[in-house]
Formats: sequence, structure tokens, C-alpha cells
Amino acid sequence: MKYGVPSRKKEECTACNFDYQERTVLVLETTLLKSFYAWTTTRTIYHVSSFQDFVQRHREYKKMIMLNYPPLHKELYTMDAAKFFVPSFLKAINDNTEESFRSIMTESSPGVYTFEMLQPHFCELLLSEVDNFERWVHETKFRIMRPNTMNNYGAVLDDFGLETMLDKLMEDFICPISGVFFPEVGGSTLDSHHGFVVEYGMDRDVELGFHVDDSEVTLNVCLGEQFGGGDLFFRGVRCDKHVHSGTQSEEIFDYSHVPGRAVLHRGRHRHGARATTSGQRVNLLLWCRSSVFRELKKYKKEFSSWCGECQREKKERQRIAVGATKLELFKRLQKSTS
Ligand SMILES: O=C(O)CCC(=O)C(=O)O
Ligand SMILES: [Fe+2]
Repeated sequence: MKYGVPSRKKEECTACNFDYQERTVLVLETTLLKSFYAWTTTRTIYHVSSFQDFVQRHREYKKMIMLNYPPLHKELYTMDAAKFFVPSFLKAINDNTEESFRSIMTESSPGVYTFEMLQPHFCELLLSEVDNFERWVHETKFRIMRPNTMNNYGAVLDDFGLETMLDKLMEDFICPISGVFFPEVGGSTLDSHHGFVVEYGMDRDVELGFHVDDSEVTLNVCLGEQFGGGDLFFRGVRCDKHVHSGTQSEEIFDYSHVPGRAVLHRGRHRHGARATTSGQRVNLLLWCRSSVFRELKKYKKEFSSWCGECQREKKERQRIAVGATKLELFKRLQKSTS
């Protein structure tokens, strides 16, 4: 079981790229600055002299890209809901009721919601912008950070100017939905994100191992294009303590991506992506986080009502307690009648 965390390999380390004094430090649980990766769930070794240094280096890295990278499709960088989203999604968001959200969603498996979201034209533009960015990276020989430890390809959209647009996407479009469907993991208080694309194909990443995301809620939308394979597989929601526990048959669920269609799930819903066997698949990922939820989780012990294994353990305790009570009553009854 892997934890999805941002890249930390030495050769990919931005701080090292900048030829910065290299010392290995343990970055412990830290509540993060908005718009930066949250390292809260995993202890991460990073090649920087201090966490503040890393934040500073990352700011410089982003600034350098922003100053030099010429965007291809400027219209992508500001939210334009009517052009980005399909009418059914827009209407559900505008109506803003549980009923309207349910009307467009399919809960294919408990806790995994899918719905039509992105216009084909928006998908095309975003794919072309990512291509353009990668061409620029190649030509300028700029070393970029990959989305996380699990990917060798793909790009962090937040790093080349799409952060504000993605923030709006999270706040105005995802938060209302996740507040209804994932309230117990801070779905209504999402306040930071990690936005990126993953790319699969014969000459790209092929598959993605079994993992949980460093997010409370994850939005995953297929942008295209033509591909075979690449199914997402889900294996139940787990807290830290139970992340490696077994899977119950009812937790097994496989999903085939459809361009423009979104999948929304808890970050702690264990999942992975099967091999893309032909063509190329590119998906937009938005790992949404709630600092309120993360803060509360530190202080409240009983905070994993959403974990499938915690629920099972609780039921088992209740079953044993009921059995013991029944036995006790039976014994008393026997005593009183003998
Ligand atoms: O390839 C996919 O659709 C899944 C991507 C994913 O789970 C992730 O990047 O966290
Ligand atoms: Fe994931």
C-alpha cells in the first residue's frame, strides 16, 4: 500500500536541482500552507535543509515557471463555467440542493460517485496546454516536479498558472457536493488542493499501484484521449490504522474511465489504476484537503467512522456485547426457575 505523496526522490528534488545545500531532514506532521502539498499523513524524508527552505525553494520554482512559460490557451486560466462544464453539471450546482446533486450522480459503489462534468472542448484545450507545457519543459531543459512519488510522467497544473482556476473549481463546484456526500471527512471545509494531470501509455506511466491519496476528497476526471485498459479499482475506505487490512467482497469495485466523466471519492478510499494497454490516457486530478478536518483529527481519537474496518470492528464489539448480555440473562433465568 502506497501513500500518494509529492515527489521526494533525490534526483527529482527541486531543492537539489537548485544545487542547494543538501541535508536530509525528517519533515514531520505539519499543517500546511495553503496551495502547497500537505505532508500530514506520511512522514517524509526530503532533501532540504529545513521545511521552510523547501517552501521557499518551491515558491521560487513556481515563480520561475510563471515568468518564463508562455500559456497557449489563456482562456483556461480563469474559470468560465459555461464553457468548462456540461449543462447538467452546471444546473445541479446552480440549484445547489442534495436532490439536484443526486440527480446527476451515480453511486456506482458505496462512496464512489461518477457524473458527467467536462465539455469535450475544455478537455481538448487542457490536453493541448499540458502538451505545450511539456514541449516547453523539453526545449528549455527545465527540470519539473512530477505530481507525486507514484508518477514519472504528468504535470502539476498548480505550478504553471492554473492554481487560481482550480481553487475556484474546488470551492464553488466540488465543495458543495462533497459537503453533502462526504461531510465526515471535512467535505464542506475543503480549503487547499493539489491539482495535476497523470499520463499513461506505452511510452508513459503504464499503471498506478494500490494507494490512498493525500486528500480528504479526490476529483478524478478523464480528459481522453483514445485508450484501452486503465480501469480504476477500489478496495474500501480505511483510516491510517487499517490501511493495510484485507478487503471485503462488497468493497471490490472496478470502474472504466470515460472522457469528460468525473469520479469523486474520499482520499482514503484505497484504489489504483490498471495498465493502460493501448493509446494514451490523461486524467485531471484534484486532491482536495480540509485543514479543519486534519486539525480536528489530531485531537479527536474516535474520528474514523468512515473507515470500513473501524465500522466492522465496532459491529463485532456490539455483537459480542449483545451475545454476552443474552447469555447472562439466560443464566439468570435458569437460576430463577431452578
Ligand atoms: O489513473 C487514475 O485514474 C488514478 C490516479 C490516481 O489515483 C492518483 O493520481 O491519485
Ligand atoms: Fe489516487
